[in-house]
Amino acid sequence: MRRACDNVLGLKNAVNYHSIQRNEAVFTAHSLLGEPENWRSHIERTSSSVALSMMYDSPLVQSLQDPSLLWMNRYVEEISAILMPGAFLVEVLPFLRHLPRSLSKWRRDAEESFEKSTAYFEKRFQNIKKQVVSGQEQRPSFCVSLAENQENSKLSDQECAWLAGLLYAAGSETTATTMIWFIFCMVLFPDIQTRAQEELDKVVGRSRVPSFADLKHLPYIHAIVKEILRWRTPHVSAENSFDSDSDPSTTTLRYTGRCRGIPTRRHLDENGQLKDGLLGLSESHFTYGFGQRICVGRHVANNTLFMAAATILWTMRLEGVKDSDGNVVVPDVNSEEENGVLVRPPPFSITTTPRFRDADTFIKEARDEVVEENLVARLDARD
Ligand code: HEM
Repeated sequence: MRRACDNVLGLKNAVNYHSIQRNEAVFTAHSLLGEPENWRSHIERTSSSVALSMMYDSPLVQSLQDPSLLWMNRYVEEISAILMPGAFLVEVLPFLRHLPRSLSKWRRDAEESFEKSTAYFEKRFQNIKKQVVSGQEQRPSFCVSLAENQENSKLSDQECAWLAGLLYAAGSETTATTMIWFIFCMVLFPDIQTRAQEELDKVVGRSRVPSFADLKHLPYIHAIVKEILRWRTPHVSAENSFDSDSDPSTTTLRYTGRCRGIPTRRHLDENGQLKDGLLGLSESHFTYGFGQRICVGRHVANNTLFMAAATILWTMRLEGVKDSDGNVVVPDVNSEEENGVLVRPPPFSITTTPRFRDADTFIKEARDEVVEENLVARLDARD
């Protein structure tokens, strides 16, 4: 399964998802500019919709209330709750696993949830596989690649179906959380935002929205995304200790990417500016894990984050709301709250203003094109 993911989401194939990521970035920037009060929902919609499109080539989903997102996100919530260490008594008292099924509610619930999810994921995978087998031309998606390579990978239909479902879960919340930290950081550090916008003016100009071709010329925006991943790793920072007396069969060991991050000092010069270390191409953090278990989705995640950051910063100035004295309210630098196994900033409000004359017109036109393209894709999907 790991090999199948590495192949489809690797550096070379990550370009297959560029147009999805670019369209989502445009749609998000337009939504943030028009409705800053709902900024978190817009970010959550984006990462869910990107993940769904990458898995199943679904057209961009315009609302978090869309039934397909509601279903997938309910399933992600269930998985997140199950993943929390200590969620079930049987983890602490392993002998409970020998009780008959009739006395094990946790087992019955798990089986029921497995059956429900399997039916849903298999239906989605089978729809795509049928089209692949019939020789119908397909746009790239994770399921298309799985179906095309099923003979080599030797994965069953059920394994393929679950793999796509699990990738959605692995990629949607993590990406949304990082994007939320991005907004937090831009509000908190206006000077960094200004410098990124100066870079955008120099490289992209003000008469078109950023494209993937620009990204290698935007080292400062790369550096911002990397630093956010390092500084505000989305994972829970577990601080539990364990010792040699701990029972290995019942101890859950989680590492936190954050404690393995490189200290900020090394990345800032005496003026507080980012040093070259972060401007290079290497990851510079351990937020995607390491070794054989390193995140297979890191290339597509980086692309989604870079594109969204560049497009949002190109379009608008992000600020905290003003208090009654006219001072901008910024969130507390140390604030964070747990959300399942991830850590997010607590709620805060933002304002967004077009960064220059016509920025709102440009982003609206780009967004209208995306919506039109989407409509055609939806009609195609129905045929
Ligand atoms: C900012 C976004 C993301 C972060 C911070 C992140 C972080 C991580 C981390 C730390 C691991 C390693 C866990 C371990 O050591 O067991 C991991 C694994 C994984 N990630 Fe991500 N991830 C992100 C986005 C994605 C995306 C977009 C996808 C899929 C499209 C994805 C798919 C996976 C998968 C399948 C694994 C399991 C790999 C294995 O065990 O072989 N991730 N991720």
